[in-house]
Order: sequence, then C-alpha cells, then structure tokens
Amino acid sequence: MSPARIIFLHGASSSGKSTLARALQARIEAPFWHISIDHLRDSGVLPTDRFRSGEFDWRAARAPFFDGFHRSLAAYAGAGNDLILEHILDTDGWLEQLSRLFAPFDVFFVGLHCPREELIRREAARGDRPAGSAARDFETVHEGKRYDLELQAIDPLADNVEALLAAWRCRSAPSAFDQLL
Ligand SMILES: Nc1ncnc2c1ncn2[C@@H]1O[C@H](COP(=O)(O)OP(=O)(O)OP(=O)(O)O)[C@@H](O)[C@H]1O
Repeated sequence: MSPARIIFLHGASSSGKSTLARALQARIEAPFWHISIDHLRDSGVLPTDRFRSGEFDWRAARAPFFDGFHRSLAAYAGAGNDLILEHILDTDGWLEQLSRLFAPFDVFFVGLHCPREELIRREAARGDRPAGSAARDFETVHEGKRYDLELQAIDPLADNVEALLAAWRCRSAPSAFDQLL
C-alpha cells in the first residue's frame, strides 16, 4: 500500500482554508477527507458552553485536546485514508509533533497568504471568530515556514484549486514539510 497523502493547508484564521479545502475536496480525483478542528468543535465533542462559562478550565484541557487531534490525523492516514488538513501551527511543539507523526506519509504543504486588511475584513464579515485572531496570526503564521506551494487567498478560488491540483499532481519528495525542522 502506498503511503497516505496529506494535503496540509496552512494560513491565518479567516484566510479561507476551509473554503479552499471544500472546493478542493469537490474536485480532487480521490476520496480525500476534509479535516479541521472546526469540525470537532462544531460537532459537540467538547462541552463548549461549560468551558466558556469557566466551569471547566480550557487552558488545562487544550494540550491533551490538540495532542489527541494530532495523533488522530496519523491514525486516519495510517489506516490508508487521504487527508486534506487545514490547521494553524500556532503553538510551540505542534510542528515538531506533526513532523514526527507525518513522517511516514506523503505530505504536500501549502501556504495560504492573505493580506492583513482582507483577513480583518473576512473575520469581521463572518462574525463568528474573536476579533483580532486573524491580525494576530498574520504577523506570525508563515514565519520560518517553507512550503511546497504558496497561494494568494485573494486570487479566485477556482484558480487556486486548479493551481493546487496541478502542483500536487507533479509533486516530488521530499516535501517542504519534512524539511522544516
Ligand atoms: N476566496 C474568497 N473570497 C472571498 N471570501 C472568502 C474567500 N474564501 C473564504 N472567504 C470568506 O472568508 C471567511 C473565512 O473563510 P474560511 O472559513 O474558509 O477561513 P479559515 O481560514 O478556514 O478560517 P478559520 O481558520 O478561522 O477556521 C468566510 O466568511 C468565507 O466565506
């Protein structure tokens, strides 16, 4: 069995990762899963209201939550599932952990760049993210990263999907992701 393929979309909050992932999933020639922390959050896995009210301590729960999420990705891929992953590497140790966990797989690392003003506009328009997350991510999200492909979030979505597919189909090892550490 050839190793599972992981297309890792990386960009600031509100840059358009989910939108790109959905459009890519609708076009790509194999049944890729679209994986996002948003899906876990929105499906009611966590007692969100009780974290929000302060009854439970999110700071204590956050590390095991993301540790489990990261390991689940390797479990899915290890079972032979191809993944479109959208995620933000914004916490110390996550890059190292995912590099280790993803070592057996065929990873294609995509940087999604979005101008600061557009991030702020998208964040405000959707109204379901804390104001400031996008601007904060903008400063740091791409720092020190090298990608297999870089896309501009203000380019037409369909063009980005086609560019991604074309680049992914002719990718060569090693992935930029494997060389980040
Ligand atoms: N190409 C685009 N043109 C215009 N608006 C877009 C585009 N892509 C996404 N948006 C809008 O920007 C907002 C954020 O998009 P999306 O949820 O895809 O971002 P995200 O990077 O997944 O965010 P997060 O990491 O916070 O979940 C949404 O309201 C979406 O409709």
